[in-house]
Amino acid sequence: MMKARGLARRFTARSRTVEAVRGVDIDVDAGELVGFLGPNGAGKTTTLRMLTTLLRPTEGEATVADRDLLSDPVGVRARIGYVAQGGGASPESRVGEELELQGRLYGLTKTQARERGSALAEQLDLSGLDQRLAKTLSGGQRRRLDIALGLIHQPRLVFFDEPTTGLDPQSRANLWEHIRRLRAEYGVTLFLTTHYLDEADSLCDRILVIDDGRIVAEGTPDALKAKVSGDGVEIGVEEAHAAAAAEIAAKLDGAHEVSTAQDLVRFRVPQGDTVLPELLRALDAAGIAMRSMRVHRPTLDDVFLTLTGRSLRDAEEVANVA
Ligand SMILES: Nc1ncnc2c1ncn2[C@@H]1O[C@H](COP(=O)(O)OP(=O)(O)OP(=O)(O)O)[C@@H](O)[C@H]1O
Repeated sequence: MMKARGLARRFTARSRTVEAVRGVDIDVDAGELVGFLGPNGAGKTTTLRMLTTLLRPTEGEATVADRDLLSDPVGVRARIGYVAQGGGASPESRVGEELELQGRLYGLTKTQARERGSALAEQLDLSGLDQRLAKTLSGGQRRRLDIALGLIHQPRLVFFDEPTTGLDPQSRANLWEHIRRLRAEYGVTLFLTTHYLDEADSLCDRILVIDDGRIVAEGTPDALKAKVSGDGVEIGVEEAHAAAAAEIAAKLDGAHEVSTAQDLVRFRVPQGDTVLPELLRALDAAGIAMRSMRVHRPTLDDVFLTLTGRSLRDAEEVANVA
């Protein structure tokens, strides 16, 4: 359904060059739901804009919806849907009119556009909202309208840029359910960008992890998590004792990736819960009090941390501040 090789994009502004995407290979099979996960500024939107013909790559090639991206962008555009971050609905338009107009823009007859529009509205829980102005919809309804607009011409491949950013947790979960249903009902192939770990984990069949313009890992959520060996353990001690506690932790059976951050000691072990009694005894013997303790199964954030040395959450914060 989609194949990209060495796709790259460089931006030059005021004699400063940004390598936004540094050569990515992407393969997506028909019917798959693939997530493109990375922190802000990693290059997700730039890649998506290249794949949807909105931005010309500086290097590389791709076939998208089985059409050549560089020589047949019009063919690509006719076969794909793109639900952009800001959305496509104009605030002053009525929901029904907007759907019909979008359908007509894609060459549907008035009747076809209306039929398709109302089928999508029903599917996306927008029935009865035909006469409402887009600007009066809730955040979740607005996103669902954007999705309906992106699907009006029955594309085989749909791109979503951060579909749930800005929504509250309940609306996010609701939108995931809609995305799953659309896929089951229409059999569309979906490619979405996200910086939410839970979204990638729960929604996607396969994930590509991007950092600093490069794909750093790829696989099913489970396969990616299996790459991180063992449970993560984090204990809190008095800051003055952190180094000594880290030395004790490092002696535990199978302990690795031991590190300290102020009053916290972090490490990995094959089975987090079983080492705790031994750790407590050893700390006790050294006169160190354990103030807090947390054990967690590997998450996608651990995958990112293992691969890049940074947590996706920290990377996000740095990008937000920058
Ligand atoms: N038009 C542009 N001119 C100059 N630099 C750009 C331009 N567009 C993007 N960049 C830079 O390219 C890098 C990648 O940006 P991109 O928007 O693709 O990241 P992203 O992963 O989609 O992040 P976000 O989640 O914030 O959308 C960033 O450093 C960004 O500042």
